[in-house]
Amino acid sequence: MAGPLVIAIPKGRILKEALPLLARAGVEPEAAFADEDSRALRFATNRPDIELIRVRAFDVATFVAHGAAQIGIVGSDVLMEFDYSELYAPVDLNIGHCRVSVAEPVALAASDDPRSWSHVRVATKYPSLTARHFAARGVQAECVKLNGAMEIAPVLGLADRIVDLVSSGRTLKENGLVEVEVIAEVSARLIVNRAAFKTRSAEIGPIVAGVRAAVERLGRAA
Ligand SMILES: Nc1ncnc2c1ncn2[C@@H]1O[C@H](COP(=O)(O)OP(=O)(O)OP(=O)(O)O)[C@@H](O)[C@H]1O
Ligand SMILES: O=P(O)(O)OC[C@H]1O[C@H](OP(=O)(O)OP(=O)(O)O)[C@H](O)[C@@H]1O
Repeated sequence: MAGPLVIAIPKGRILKEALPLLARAGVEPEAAFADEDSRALRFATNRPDIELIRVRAFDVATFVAHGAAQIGIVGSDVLMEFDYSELYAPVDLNIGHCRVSVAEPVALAASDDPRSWSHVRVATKYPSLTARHFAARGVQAECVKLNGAMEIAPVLGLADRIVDLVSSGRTLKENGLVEVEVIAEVSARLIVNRAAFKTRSAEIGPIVAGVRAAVERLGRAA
């Protein structure tokens, strides 16, 4: 008998939007899950057959790809970066909307034409996605991997350009940067480990269907 199904949820901004969706799909975590002071990483739910883990956004994809969790919620930015063949992403959750873009200092952009680039040095949390994007355009990209605060890299001379998430554009603006190219639109997805989807379909299928129905109901109500 397999143990409980494990659903991996990212800490941070997607968490708040994801919980109402899960609740509408009939999965509600114990109170400690929403307590930011709690140091626990693994939580029971109202369903004895389902537990939740709270991990970093990038690690959600890794846990699910390796089958340590069977289901997860993750931004499509993370899926594009890892490109794991073990992951199936059956539901666009219509939350966590933003875009992954190339940005550069306002002064550089004034006289720059992205179509003329042959080589770029880019600070990013997404080196794989960035290299693929530029390779497809015939541009050689040298990536400097950072884990956050990419926006300060250009002014400090670490890289001329950045590839990062943009939503309102406020972070770019406050750091003297401007968006020059959109690489992809981003939203959060429900992901499932492909092998588990086959071997535990009786348990996973209804959860996927429940989340899909919750997204559709919320979309109609909006
Ligand atoms: N400004 C934004 N607007 C909307 N969605 C966003 C925004 N920034 C990030 N996201 C989405 O939320 C996900 C998690 O981002 P968040 O900033 O909460 O985590 P993080 O700080 O990158 O994670 P960690 O601290 O684990 O490295 C991203 O992968 C993306 O899909
Ligand atoms: O266009 P905006 O609305 O300003 O949003 C963009 C910012 O949001 C994300 O960072 P977040 O706030 O999640 O902080 P982080 O650096 O910890 O990822 C992203 O990395 C940008 O820095």
